[in-house]
Amino acid sequence: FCLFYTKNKQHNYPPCIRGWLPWFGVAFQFGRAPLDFVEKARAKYGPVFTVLAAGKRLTFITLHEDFNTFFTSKDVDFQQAVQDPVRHTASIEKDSFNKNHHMCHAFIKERLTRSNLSVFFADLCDEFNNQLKLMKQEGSDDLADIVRCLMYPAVMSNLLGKECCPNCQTEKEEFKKHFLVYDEGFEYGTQLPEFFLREWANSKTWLLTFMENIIFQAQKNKPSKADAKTLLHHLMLNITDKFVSNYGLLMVWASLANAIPITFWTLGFILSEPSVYKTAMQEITSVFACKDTTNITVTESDLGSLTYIKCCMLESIRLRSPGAITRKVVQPLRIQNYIIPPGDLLMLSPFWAHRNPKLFPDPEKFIPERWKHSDLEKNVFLEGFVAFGGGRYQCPGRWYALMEIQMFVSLTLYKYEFTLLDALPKPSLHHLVGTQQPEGPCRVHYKQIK
Ligand code: HEM
Repeated sequence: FCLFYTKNKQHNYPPCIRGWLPWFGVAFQFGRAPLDFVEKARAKYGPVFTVLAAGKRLTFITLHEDFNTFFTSKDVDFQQAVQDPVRHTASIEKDSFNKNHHMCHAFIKERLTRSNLSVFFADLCDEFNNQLKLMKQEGSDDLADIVRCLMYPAVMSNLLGKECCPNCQTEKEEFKKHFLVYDEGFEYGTQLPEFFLREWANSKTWLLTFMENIIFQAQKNKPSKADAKTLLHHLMLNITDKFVSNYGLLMVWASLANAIPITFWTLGFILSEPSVYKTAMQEITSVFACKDTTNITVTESDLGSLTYIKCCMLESIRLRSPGAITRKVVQPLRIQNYIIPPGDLLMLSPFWAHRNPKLFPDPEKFIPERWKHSDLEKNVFLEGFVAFGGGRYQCPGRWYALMEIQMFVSLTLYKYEFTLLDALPKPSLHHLVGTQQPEGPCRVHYKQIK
């Protein structure tokens, strides 16, 4: 790890890792394993440093004390940081995005706020029960794939409406195939022209057509009552330009891409430690005692009692958080003793922030008990936990995400007994965008509990 870098004393900019190639910078080394690169750069160049990659200046801040500036400073901007990636990945023009983004964020936040979750609760529980009924009584499969097959249709139906989710087996498989390609290539899609990403571009087109069709269906079945409207109906009410299905695609991506890998990790971490699995099962069986295994009605109070499962979920989120979140610097910004120039993309890595041993002792270890020190009832997270971002544009789906993951994990463990056939894979360090994907397969054997 020896890359050419410069110190610009005159302006007191942070050290800049620029490599030998003008413009291209260290794009190759950085792109190969960006999370690894960031941590090595921090160890070598200090807490604030700039990476020059493919014409972009990415300035990373790594000290907890600077995070508040990242989230709240008027000198940084969320929309300007994401408008190019949004244009590349969902073909939404800048003008449309600048006009609609704030309002989109606001209505998703309003629909998915904690006090409104009861609207989704019973239906989501039914959806999970119905999907779990389709699972064989006994078998072996990849755990990540099991989670996707059960959760994609359930969550889409719950958020977008019953007629809108992939229905028959072939459509479900098609959707899953294209969504996986789209999600896997999302980060490259934000930067490279589609010409270089043929398969990814095909899947994006398939998904956009799929969204156009479900919007057409939803238009025919518009309910009159406000509380019967799905997130998709609200999207259609709010977006009046030609990009409505493009926004729909982004909304679907945001709602599946982070929460579903975290559900996999939560199950994986629980199953990989016998004492954790035992404690989790004791809690689940005591809360669901006497409930029929085929159709369990989970209540909000049940989720409130499943505190150990909640701790396991939060600990999984901590360990597998998004690689980086970003803001564009719009005015010179002081961080530590440096000035970050306008135009830089300011980067914060939740993944590495959650490995700060001062805030999270023994940071690499899965320790659900550390969450007992947070006020779980009030959903106050531990200090330094930034998995959902922060400030004005913090993740608007976070309360829904916590509800769906906790509900799914509890129901699945209550209905099926699992044995890991592979060791739990490491996270792949290839992505900065979104929560971490497993590096390899993780097969499990499952058997229905009578
Ligand atoms: C564990 C699961 C999840 C994690 C870790 C997560 C994390 C994040 C993060 C870090 C951001 C960017 C925030 C920032 O830059 O400050 C974000 C944005 C967003 N998330 Fe989530 N998210 C999760 C689940 C969900 C779910 C389930 C939904 C929807 C149902 C959702 C909807 C969104 C949307 C729409 C945005 C974009 C907001 C905007 O453009 O203003 N997320 N999420």
